[in-house]
Amino acid sequence: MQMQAVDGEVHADLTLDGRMEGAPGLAHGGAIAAALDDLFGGVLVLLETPAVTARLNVEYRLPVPLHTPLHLVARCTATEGRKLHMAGTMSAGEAIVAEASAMFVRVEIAHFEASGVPVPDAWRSWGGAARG
Ligand SMILES: CCCCCCCC(=O)SCCNC(=O)CCNC(=O)[C@H](O)C(C)(C)COP(=O)(O)OP(=O)(O)OC[C@H]1O[C@@H](n2cnc3c(N)ncnc32)[C@H](O)[C@@H]1OP(=O)(O)O
Repeated sequence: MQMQAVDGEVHADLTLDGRMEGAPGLAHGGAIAAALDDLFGGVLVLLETPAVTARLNVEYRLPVPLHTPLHLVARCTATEGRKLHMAGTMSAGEAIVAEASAMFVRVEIAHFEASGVPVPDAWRSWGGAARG
C-alpha cells in the first residue's frame, strides 16, 4: 500500500480485489483491519518510532465493496510513556466505511531484529522504547 504523509497524517489509496473477499463481492473484515493496522505502521515511520500493535479496534460501519477506490487516513492522537494512541478511517467516496483506533507500544529495534531479518538502515537512528 502506497502511503503519503500530509500535515502529520498518513494517507493511502487502496482498492481491494477478489483475494480479499469475505462475503460475496465484499471485503473481508480481516483485510480491512490489516489495511488500517498497516497504515498505523506508516504513522510510526513518520514519527520515526519503532513500536508494535498491542491493541487494535475496528468499527465496521458499512459493507466495503471490492474493486472500489478506498481512501485511508491515520494519525497519532496521543502518547503516554511508551504507549502511542492511533486513530484512522477508511472511506469510500464521502462515506466512512470503517474506523479504527489502536494502541502501539514502543520497542527497541532489537524487537524486530530478533526475527533474523535485517531492518531498514534508517530505523537504526530512531529512538527506541527508552525514548520518553
Ligand atoms: C516502524 C515499525 C513498523 C512495524 C509495525 C508493526 C505493526 C505490527 O503489526 S506489530 C505485529 C503485532 N503485534 C505484536 O506482535 C506485538 C506483540 N506483543 C509484544 O511484543 C508485547 O506484548 C509488547 C511489546 C506490546 C508489550 O510488551 P512489553 O514490552 O513487555 O511491555 P509491557 O510492560 O507489557 O507493556 C507496556 C505498557 O503497555 C501496556 N500494554 C501492553 N500490551 C497491552 C495491550 N494488549 N492492551 C493494553 N495495554 C497494553 C501495559 O499495560 C504497559 O502499560 P503501563 O506502562 O501503563 O504499565
